[in-house]
Amino acid sequence: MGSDDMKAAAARAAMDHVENGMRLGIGTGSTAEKFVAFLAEAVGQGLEIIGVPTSERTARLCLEGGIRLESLDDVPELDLVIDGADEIDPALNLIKGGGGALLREKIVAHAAARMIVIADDSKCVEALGRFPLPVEINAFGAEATRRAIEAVARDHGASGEVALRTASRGEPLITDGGHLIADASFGHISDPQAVACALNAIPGVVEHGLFLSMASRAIFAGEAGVRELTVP
Ligand SMILES: O=C(CO)[C@H](O)[C@H](O)COP(=O)(O)O
Repeated sequence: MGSDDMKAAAARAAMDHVENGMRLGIGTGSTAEKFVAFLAEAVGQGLEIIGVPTSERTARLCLEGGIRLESLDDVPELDLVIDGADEIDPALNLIKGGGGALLREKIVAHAAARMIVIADDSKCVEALGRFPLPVEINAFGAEATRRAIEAVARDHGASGEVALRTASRGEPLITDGGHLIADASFGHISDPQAVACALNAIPGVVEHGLFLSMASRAIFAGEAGVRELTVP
């Protein structure tokens, strides 16, 4: 089974947790997009849900699929959010933001009673940090903020650099919220809570991609099939 099939298998399994009448947060990324396709199919067959998307791209795909959307301002409490992740540790702490949508993803996840993360097996790690940690930053003073993140990373044993993310033609990537993304290569984050606190203390940091104690269930798909993990 290729990675695309695994993502689709995890997304399909997540549909078992979607119930009629739910207010549903809908994630961003290639795995979440597979979920959107299954959700659109179910809506076409009569499922009624209200969706709150975590990015403009997801919103577009949902609308194309006939999924009813509302803004989080109109539906501020959600029953469930289903989203992908870049890394998932055994306690279901996550690194997210590889798709540049971490701010809206975190706001939506925080507004949801439950978060289910869907992924192929490659996202499963013993400790977070191999995937560079995305940090959404304000454009004002971006270099100063980048250096401040670099100092945090160094204090926490980072092995690599902190780089501003660029888009396809080399210009800085701008998020849906109008911010920049700095990717911090830690290599291994031994104390995610301490890193989260240190990043939150930097004024130019809008939000970071550590989602700690937010997911209550992970659905992984791999060669051996689909397995579900809940928080220990
Ligand atoms: O956090 C995200 C977007 O900001 C994505 O969920 C994460 O990057 C995983 O993406 P994919 O499913 O394409 O591997």
